Amino acid sequence: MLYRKICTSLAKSSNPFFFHQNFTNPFPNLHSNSRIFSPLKTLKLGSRRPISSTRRFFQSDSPMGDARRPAVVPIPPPEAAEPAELFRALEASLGSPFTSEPLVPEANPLIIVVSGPSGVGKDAVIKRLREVRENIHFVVTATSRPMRPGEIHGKDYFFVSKEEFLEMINKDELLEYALVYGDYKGIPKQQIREHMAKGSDIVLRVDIQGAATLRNILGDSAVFVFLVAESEEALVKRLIDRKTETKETLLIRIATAREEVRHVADFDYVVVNKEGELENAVKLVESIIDAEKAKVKQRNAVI
Ligand SMILES: Nc1ncnc2c1ncn2[C@@H]1O[C@H](COP(=O)(O)OP(=O)(O)OP(=O)(O)O)[C@@H](O)[C@H]1O
Repeated sequence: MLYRKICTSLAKSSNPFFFHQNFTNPFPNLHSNSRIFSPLKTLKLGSRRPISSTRRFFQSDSPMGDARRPAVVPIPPPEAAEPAELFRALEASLGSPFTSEPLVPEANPLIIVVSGPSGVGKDAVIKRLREVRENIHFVVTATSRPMRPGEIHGKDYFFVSKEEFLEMINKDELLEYALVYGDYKGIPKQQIREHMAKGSDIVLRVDIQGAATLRNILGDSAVFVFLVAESEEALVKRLIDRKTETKETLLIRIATAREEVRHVADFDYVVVNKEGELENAVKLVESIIDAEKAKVKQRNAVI
């Protein structure tokens, strides 16, 4: 099919090479059902931007007239020719230089929403992902909750007062916000815009409520990952071992977690963060990002 297209194209432009008596089919092994060409067919149908170099490559109706027509260039036999000589002969015969432009455009920056019940390991997974992955920005959430020991302002969260938080809401500076266990948490828009403009992927860490709100705002333009522990027992142990909760907040978090697991169906992916296997969970999140970047139909988030 493609071979026929090339021939038609060359014939249309009255390419003398096409009628040359020494003409050798430059693609002798290619037939209409050739698998080699299936990616091109897919790309024609897909939603990535058109491929300029490919289009130019096959363009035949030049407005330039005879001056642009390729000269008759004999193609040397591939088994005997110098690669550079063969390369140049193929270029000359097809009438335009082979460009080193990428055949497909860069993947769009991705927004990855990581959520899951309290204590499942969202912070732990994100902290590790930050260490192993480049070109990715972890949005620092603003919160009105007090700082925990070891936490750093501007790195773990932007710790602000309730009054400051309410002002951010009034100025429409937050993509999403919520009152969680008596404290405000919200995602600053500006940070996302700046880093997406630089081509970075964005990771948002939110609770289940936040993920539902973000799904309403972003729809399918972002990818939603649900983190779970392997069992309720493992989750409770993790929360107890963290030693950050009072008996009251422990009870609330565990009771809420029971409800939250039911929301898994609203997500795109689920990742099990097994006890002692944090590394595997991080690898799986990385694979999800890689697969999303390789999609022909890209997500396209606009904040
Ligand atoms: N795979 C794992 N194996 C063992 N411990 C883990 C694992 N993942 C996380 N943890 C530990 O479990 C505790 C809870 O994890 P983390 O604070 O990351 O959860 P979280 O989902 O961010 O919680 P919250 O929503 O309450 O902030 C932490 O002490 C963390 O070090």
